[in-house]
Amino acid sequence: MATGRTHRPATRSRGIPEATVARLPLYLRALTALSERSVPTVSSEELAAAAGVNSAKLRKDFSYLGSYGTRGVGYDVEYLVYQISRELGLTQDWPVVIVGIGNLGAALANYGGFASRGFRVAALIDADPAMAGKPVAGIGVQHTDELEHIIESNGVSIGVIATPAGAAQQVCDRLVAAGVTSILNFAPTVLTVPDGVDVRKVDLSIELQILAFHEQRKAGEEAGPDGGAPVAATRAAAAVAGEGKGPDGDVPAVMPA
Ligand SMILES: NC(=O)c1ccc[n+]([C@@H]2O[C@H](COP(=O)([O-])OP(=O)(O)OC[C@H]3O[C@@H](n4cnc5c(N)ncnc54)[C@H](O)[C@@H]3O)[C@@H](O)[C@H]2O)c1
Repeated sequence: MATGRTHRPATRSRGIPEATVARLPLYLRALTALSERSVPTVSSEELAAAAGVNSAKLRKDFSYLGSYGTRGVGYDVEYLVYQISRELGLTQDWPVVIVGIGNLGAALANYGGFASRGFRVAALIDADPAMAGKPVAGIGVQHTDELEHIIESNGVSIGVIATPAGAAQQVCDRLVAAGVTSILNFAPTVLTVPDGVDVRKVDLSIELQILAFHEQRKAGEEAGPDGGAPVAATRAAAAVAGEGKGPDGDVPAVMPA
């Protein structure tokens, strides 16, 4: 048994580094916005700025996809959307189950962004018998007794856990035993999973704690080292050093478990 994905390899199949894979959704989000505005082509600099990534890194990332753009023209937006979607496995439909339909689970079920990105909410599962049959986001909640049957009959490989922390490991074990191989965990606990199962953890309170750290540091800069150092100079130095909201400052809220 392995805890989380600490043993994760640095590269995936076809030699695309994990760091590149982690940036592909950022490019896709920026490209989708361009596509919606019917922008036909984009330069690496424009796209890098829109994605919050350094342009040399972007070109290197795209070279792994075999996409080099055309000199003086840039990248074809629609083709790149297709290429990245295909690389991320988004050109196929992914049925997803959400387990734990409380405040968070219901909010996730109601989030329209999953379907538009190829993730179909196939079922909502909760342990509370009083919830069974109740519609949430137009889908009837099913009892956990049905979990294995739901996973198998829908061919579900991705499960979302939004239960209290104390129930998350047991839910995870049942999902995995039923055939789920990827888990998005919102419960504030570290899950133990067998090799071959990917876990991603979302913890907004950790993100807030990181922001609190930066706020504290900014407050320290305002005061200056001796209580009155020039703030602009300190900020400029930080910018040159690539700190703060630099090209890669947009750290996703999802992190390996
Ligand atoms: N990651 C984040 O940023 C974030 C943000 C908010 C909440 N959370 C976490 O998400 C979880 C849910 O929060 P909430 O506010 O929706 O709680 P909630 O109490 O409103 O909902 C929890 C639901 O889980 C169900 N449940 C309990 N045990 C279960 C089991 N064994 N199998 C299936 N369902 C079960 C309950 O019946 C309930 O409907 C908590 O662990 C919370 O800490 C995380």
